[in-house]
Amino acid sequence: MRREIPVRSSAGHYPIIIEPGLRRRIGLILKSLPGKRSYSSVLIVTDRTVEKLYLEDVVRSFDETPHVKIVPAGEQSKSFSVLEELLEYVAGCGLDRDSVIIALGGGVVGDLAGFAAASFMRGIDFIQVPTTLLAHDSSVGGKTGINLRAGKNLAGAFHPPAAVCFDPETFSSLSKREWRSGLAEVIKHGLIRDPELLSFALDIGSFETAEDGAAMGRLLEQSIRVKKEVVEEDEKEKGIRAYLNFGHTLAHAVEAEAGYGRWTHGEAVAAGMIFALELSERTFGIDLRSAEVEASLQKLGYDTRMYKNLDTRSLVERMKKDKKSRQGDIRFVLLKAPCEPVLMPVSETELLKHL
Ligand SMILES: O=C(O)C(=O)C[C@@H](O)[C@H](O)[C@H](O)COP(=O)(O)O
Repeated sequence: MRREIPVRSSAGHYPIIIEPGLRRRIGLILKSLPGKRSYSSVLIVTDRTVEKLYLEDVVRSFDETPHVKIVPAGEQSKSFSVLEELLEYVAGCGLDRDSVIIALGGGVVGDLAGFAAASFMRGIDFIQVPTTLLAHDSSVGGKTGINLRAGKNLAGAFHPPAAVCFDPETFSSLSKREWRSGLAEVIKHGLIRDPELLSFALDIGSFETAEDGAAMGRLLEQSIRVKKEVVEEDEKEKGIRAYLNFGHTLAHAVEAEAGYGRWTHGEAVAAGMIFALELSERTFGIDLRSAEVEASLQKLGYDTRMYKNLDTRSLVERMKKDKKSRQGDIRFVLLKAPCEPVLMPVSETELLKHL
C-alpha cells in the first residue's frame, strides 16, 4: 500500500513516499513531482553494497539511462576526497541547474550526495531513496554533509530533498547490525516525543519481528512523523530541532574517537541515549526508567557502555567541538520529564566523573 507524507520546508513541500517496490518506479516518480519541469540529466549516487542489490532496478525505471557514480560503502565516504571526486564527476557528466542527483542507499550516501547537490552550482535538486531503516532519520529534514577530522558532520548544508522515496522491500537485505542502527533513531524519536512509539520499539523483542511488514511499517511511519513535525517547526535548528540530537553528543564523539565505522551510528546513539538519560535523572532528580530502557536495548544486542574503553579526556575534547557547544561549553539534550527535552550546558567535571 502506498503512503504519502508531505513535509513543509523553506523550498515548499516535498513528499515522503512509502511504497513496496517503489525503487522500480523512481523514473516515473520524478516525472510526477508537483511543480517540477522534466530534469535535463539524472545522476544516481550509490555505494558498492547497494549497487549490487538495487541499482539495476532504479536505472531501469528511467527511459534514458542515467549517469551513475559508485562510492565506497561506509562512513569513510563522508570525506572531502570522496566529495571532491563526486563533484568532479557531476561536472564531467555535464549536469546543470535543471539536473537531479538521486541518493540511493543509507545515511552516508544520502548525506554525501545531498551535500554534492547542495554545493554543485550552489544547489541543484536531489531525491533521497533510502535503503536502510537508519536513513528514515537522515533522509528527512534536509541535513547534508561530511565529516572532518575534528568531528562528525562538521561541514555541510541544509538542503531539503525534492522527494524521499522509501521502498520498504529494500529493508529485507539489512543485517541485524543495520537494523540495530536504525532502531536506535526510532527509539530516540520515542524518547523525545512519542511514548507510544517508545514502548512499541522497545518491546519489539527481536529484529525478526521488526522485519515483519506491519511492525516495520508502524515503526517507520510513526518515527518519520516525529521527525517531520520537528523539522517543519524548525528547519535550520534554531531551537527545537536540536532535540533530535538526543544521545548524539556522546555518540558523535564515540564514533570519531573509536574510528568511523568501528561502531555504527545507531549503536553509538544507543549508548549516548543511556548516558543522557542517566545525566537527566541526576540533573533533575527524576526517574526516567533508564535502567529499564538500557535492559531492553541490551536485549536487542546493543553495547550501551562501549565508550568505557575509550579515552575519557579525548571524548570530552571531542564533545567541545560538537555543533551544539557554545564558547567551549558542552551542551547536552536532556529530558526534564518523559518526552520533555531541554538543551543544557553540562560541566566537564560531571562528564569526566561519569564517562
Ligand atoms: O535531523 C537532525 O537534526 C538530527 O539531529 C538527526 C540526527 O539523528 C542525525 O544523526 C543528524 O545527522 C545529526 O546531525 P548533526 O547536526 O548533529 O550532525
